[in-house]
Amino acid sequence: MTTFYLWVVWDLKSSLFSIDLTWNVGLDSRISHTLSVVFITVTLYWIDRTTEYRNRLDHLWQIQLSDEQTEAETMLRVNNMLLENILPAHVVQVYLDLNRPIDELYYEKYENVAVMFASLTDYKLGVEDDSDLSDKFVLRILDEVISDFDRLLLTGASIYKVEKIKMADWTYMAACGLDPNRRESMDSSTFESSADRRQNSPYNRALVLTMVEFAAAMMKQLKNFNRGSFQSFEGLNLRIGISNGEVAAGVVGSLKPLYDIWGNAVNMASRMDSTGEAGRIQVTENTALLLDSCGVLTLYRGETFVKGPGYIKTYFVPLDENFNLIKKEQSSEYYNSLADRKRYYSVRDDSSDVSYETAPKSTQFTAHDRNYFVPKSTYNVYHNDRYSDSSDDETQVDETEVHEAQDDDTRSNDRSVLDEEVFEEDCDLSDDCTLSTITSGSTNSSDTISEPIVLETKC
Ligand SMILES: Nc1ncnc2c1ncn2[C@@H]1O[C@H](COP(=O)(O)OP(=O)(O)OP(=O)(O)O)[C@@H](O)[C@H]1O
Repeated sequence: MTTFYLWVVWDLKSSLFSIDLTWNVGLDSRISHTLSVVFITVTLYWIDRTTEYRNRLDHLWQIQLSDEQTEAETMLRVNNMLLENILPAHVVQVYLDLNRPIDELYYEKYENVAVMFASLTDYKLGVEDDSDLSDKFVLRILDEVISDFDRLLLTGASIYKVEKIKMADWTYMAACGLDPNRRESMDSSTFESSADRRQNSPYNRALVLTMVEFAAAMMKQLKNFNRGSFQSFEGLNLRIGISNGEVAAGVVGSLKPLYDIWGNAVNMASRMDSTGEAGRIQVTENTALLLDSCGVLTLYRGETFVKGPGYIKTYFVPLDENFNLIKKEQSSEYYNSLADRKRYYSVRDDSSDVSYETAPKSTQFTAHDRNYFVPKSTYNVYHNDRYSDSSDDETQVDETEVHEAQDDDTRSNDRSVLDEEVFEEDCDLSDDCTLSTITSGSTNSSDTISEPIVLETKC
């Protein structure tokens, strides 16, 4: 193009460039014009090359930047994931806040939290002579079981999250209600006093129910594990204790932070576990009363000695053969279905004239005509190849076996054992007296537990 233009300037239109004396002093105008054109061309070319170079550089920087951004996001996600594994999600957000002073203490106080201690029992895992192998074996079993329990934390339909606190030895500690943003819904019409409202609120009932549901799901999960396990160890069992009440929570340690909870509810949950029975969920009276308000059957165990407060009333939360909670009105059917019903303590259903006892209505709470209940576990119990040989038909719990094993448990501090022995002696339980007492209040067998009810709308 430039060459053509110069050809025009020098050959075709040379006369046009011969008369200008002003601009081209001492220089042939064609030469000066040519120089101008060449200069402009070179300048434009240089600008073009520079722009292209810059564009290319920008493009490369953008690629590099997006790679670095992706890497940073991945690292952030990994960091969050690691942090969330050791701290609850809402605490992680506090710790990720860069403006937060490093040495600031993190502390929370809750009016009501449901706390669970679940201890693995009956483990006879020392199958190897070599202690190293044995240790590895124990670790593998523990890892598999605890991983299965951890998976349960991610399932469940309740809006209230169950938070794993820690593993201590063979005990799994979890809590429900550790949410600083929680808001209690007030349906004050059903409560006589503000104390009642605080204790027996829908929110508190939902927390306790979620925790007990989680405990039941753990038991089901462990049963699946035991059945699917081809290892040469005798099946594991779970002994679960649950309580609820005021709890303080906080993070201890800055380099290796640990979120932990303290308070009477925690101590009592631990005691409910340590004084409980393998294969059963033991709860304190206040927890039993909340469950009772939800329409869940609880069984009065008796007065159990607990270090500190002394003898206190404790309750078992029975489960059906599919590890679901049992409705209060289904109690008769439940007892009829038990192979060794004589082991269970006296039960009274308020809605009938039967002389057995569920968690008694305490003066502390107002009786409700409504029943709040989540009948079927919403926890997604994990099945994998290990459990592929499992079938629901095999899931029938051999209650007799379980309780025979439990008979061997040392429960020297439990006065109810004495009560039970007296009960058995008096009643000589092949006798039908208990059976007739129980069945006199039997409910319609077609009234089975069926549809899952969404927790937050019911409680
Ligand atoms: N945050 C926690 N983590 C683990 N266990 C806890 C926690 N808080 C309390 N416990 C357990 O609850 C139980 C009851 O605690 P409490 O303070 O009533 O008794 P204690 O006299 O310290 O107990 P003990 O001497 O029997 O261990 C204890 O065994 C304790 O280990």
